[in-house]
Amino acid sequence: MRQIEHIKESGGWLNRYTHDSACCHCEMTFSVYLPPAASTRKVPALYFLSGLTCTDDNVRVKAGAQRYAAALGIALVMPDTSPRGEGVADDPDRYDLGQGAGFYINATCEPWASHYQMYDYVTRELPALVEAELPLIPGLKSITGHSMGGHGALICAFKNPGAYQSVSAFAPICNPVNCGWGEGCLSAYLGDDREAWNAWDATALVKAGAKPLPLLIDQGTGDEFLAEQLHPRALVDACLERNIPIQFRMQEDYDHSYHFIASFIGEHLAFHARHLQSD
Ligand SMILES: N[C@@H](CCC(=O)N[C@@H](CS)C(=O)NCC(=O)O)C(=O)O
Repeated sequence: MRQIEHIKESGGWLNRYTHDSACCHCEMTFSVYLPPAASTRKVPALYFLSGLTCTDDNVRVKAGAQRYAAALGIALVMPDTSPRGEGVADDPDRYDLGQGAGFYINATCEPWASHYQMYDYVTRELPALVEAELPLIPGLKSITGHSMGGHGALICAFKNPGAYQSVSAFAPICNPVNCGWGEGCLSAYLGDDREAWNAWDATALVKAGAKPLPLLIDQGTGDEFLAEQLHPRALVDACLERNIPIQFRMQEDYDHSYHFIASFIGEHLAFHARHLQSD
């Protein structure tokens, strides 16, 4: 991998890298924040999956996570939201399909399937790469995300029991098979067989027997996408039905933006830190 930025922040280093992805068959960009502790020992990692239209850059400039990660001795791994580049399929007229909207799934339909393998990328290729090249404790990781990235965090955790110590999400898309954003991407990337979509839906995964792990979700009541796209009630009901513990908090008046994320990112970092102790 190639380092393309190296910026000192809160005593640690905010680095940006590119590499040739074997999963996505294109050059991928990601950022990693290494806390001050990483200069003397290996540290655990928290992956942050971003939402529609984002790159790795939005969270690192808008969420204010680095100062908490510095204090807690946790690295932040911030991937892009899709494969990108000239040879990569896209729908330039839509912000919610194609580049910037990979949905953290493995596409099976062309023209998407040859590059849109974001699930394998964030759960396997990227962890193997950063754990080999950076001072990270192999296998000690948790995951969080926002909106489409909250959906991504939930499915990565539910589909990989034991791989993540904890999972959290900000305004996640909880039941993508039943909302416009999800239906648009899942039908394009996976085809019309709605049964196949359930393997990529947090609510369906819980209903199908996902194993519990520490789980925190924050959702703003003033979120402009809450009614149409996010459906947290479906996930909470599924968790209640299956006796899966979930800490679900409605946060009054907060919208869908990074102002909401910035308001609670410190609590999410502290939540994950409790589950990322190495001794
Ligand atoms: N209003 C947005 C809809 C997409 C959106 O709200 N994206 C969220 C994630 S779902 C985001 O994080 N946007 C980038 C940002 O706020 O920096 C647009 O049309 O671009």
